[in-house]
Amino acid sequence: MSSRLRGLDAFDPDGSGEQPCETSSSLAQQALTRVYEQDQRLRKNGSRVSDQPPDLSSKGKPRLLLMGQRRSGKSSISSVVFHKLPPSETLFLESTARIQKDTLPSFMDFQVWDFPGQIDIFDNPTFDIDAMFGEIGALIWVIDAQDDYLEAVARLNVTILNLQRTYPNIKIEVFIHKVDGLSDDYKLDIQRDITIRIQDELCDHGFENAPVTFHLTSIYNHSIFEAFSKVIQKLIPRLGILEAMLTNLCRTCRFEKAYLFDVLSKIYIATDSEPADMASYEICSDYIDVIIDVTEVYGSWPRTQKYREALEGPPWNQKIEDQVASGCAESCMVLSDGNKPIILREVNKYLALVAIMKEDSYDKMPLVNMNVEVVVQGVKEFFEITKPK
Ligand SMILES: Nc1nc2c(ncn2[C@@H]2O[C@H](COP(=O)(O)OP(=O)(O)OP(=O)(O)O)[C@@H](O)[C@H]2O)c(=O)[nH]1
Repeated sequence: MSSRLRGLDAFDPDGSGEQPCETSSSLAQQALTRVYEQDQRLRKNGSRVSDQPPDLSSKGKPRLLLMGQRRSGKSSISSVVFHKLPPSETLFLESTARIQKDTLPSFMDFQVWDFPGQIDIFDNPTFDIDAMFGEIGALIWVIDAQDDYLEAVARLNVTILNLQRTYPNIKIEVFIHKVDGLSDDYKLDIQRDITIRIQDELCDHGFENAPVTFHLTSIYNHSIFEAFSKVIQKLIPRLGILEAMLTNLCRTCRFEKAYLFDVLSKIYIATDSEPADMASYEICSDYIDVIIDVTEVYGSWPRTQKYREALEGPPWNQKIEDQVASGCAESCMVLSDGNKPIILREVNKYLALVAIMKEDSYDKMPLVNMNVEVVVQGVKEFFEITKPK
């Protein structure tokens, strides 16, 4: 995507002359550098801070393992989320015969491994379990909610018990999948039933606090992206700092909601502290699609001299550079219901900041743009500082 939003002025809603975002970003940067140095020292001394995500840096890229019964929807999930396959075309996907390893160019460079449903890794001595789970980011177990799930739950229980003994820190994410077409009550009943069956089994074996999380998903709506967002967020070290930056931005610029998106997959990797709702996520994620589509059609065409003259002539009578906030491209759209503009700003080639603004904020666009710019620089520094060395 080549769309960019860049601002030059600062939004000061109180008229106090302060620029809270700039201050908070630099404070955040100092705090981040400090904790990073602290971590480095602790690692040198052979100890680790207990609540940290696993060290994803040294040996390779974090891995997401997709496992579950045959036809539960693993390849469909991977194709829809990471390869933009339209959901209806997953009907034609063939059954996976061997492990599909997919390295995805993204802000985090993770890998997705899609396992064939019929493989039982613990029954098969040819699998090097240590190599497989040694560097894992998360194990995603897909259960088909439209099918009889008892066998899937039983296999999941065996897998968790096997892993808990050797790799107790592996995060297990259960996708109760294909919930489209099921009533809300039925979805919740299934989720409750599966949760109880798994937790009971784990308790019986003495694992009361195993890190197992449940998500209701479908490729036919945004729930699958939402679930992946939550999975990926657990792999980001110091996520709280990113969230604090976005929360500050929302407060300063009176945004309703702000998301930091991985543009290719449309997974959001951070959001502000207001509760995330599906509707705002859907609007922001669809907006990215609109921008990508428009950019693909018009993006690389420079303005002709004639068009430029028309834009710079009456009634504006100003150079284009003075009229827009960005030298490259800018993007802002006003939603017809409630007059809420959406703003999108590219952070780097993988990430974009998308925010829903409040009614009156459109008048203050140049000021908003500057605050957004400051946060974007902060996000860049965050990834620079926390990137595996
Ligand atoms: N209704 C519905 N169908 C889905 C969903 N996700 C996948 N499917 C369908 O489920 C079927 C099986 O999907 P696959 O992705 O091939 O399943 P798999 O788990 O990779 O299967 P194996 O490769 O055999 O292990 C396909 O027909 C998909 O269209 C979903 O969210 N809802």
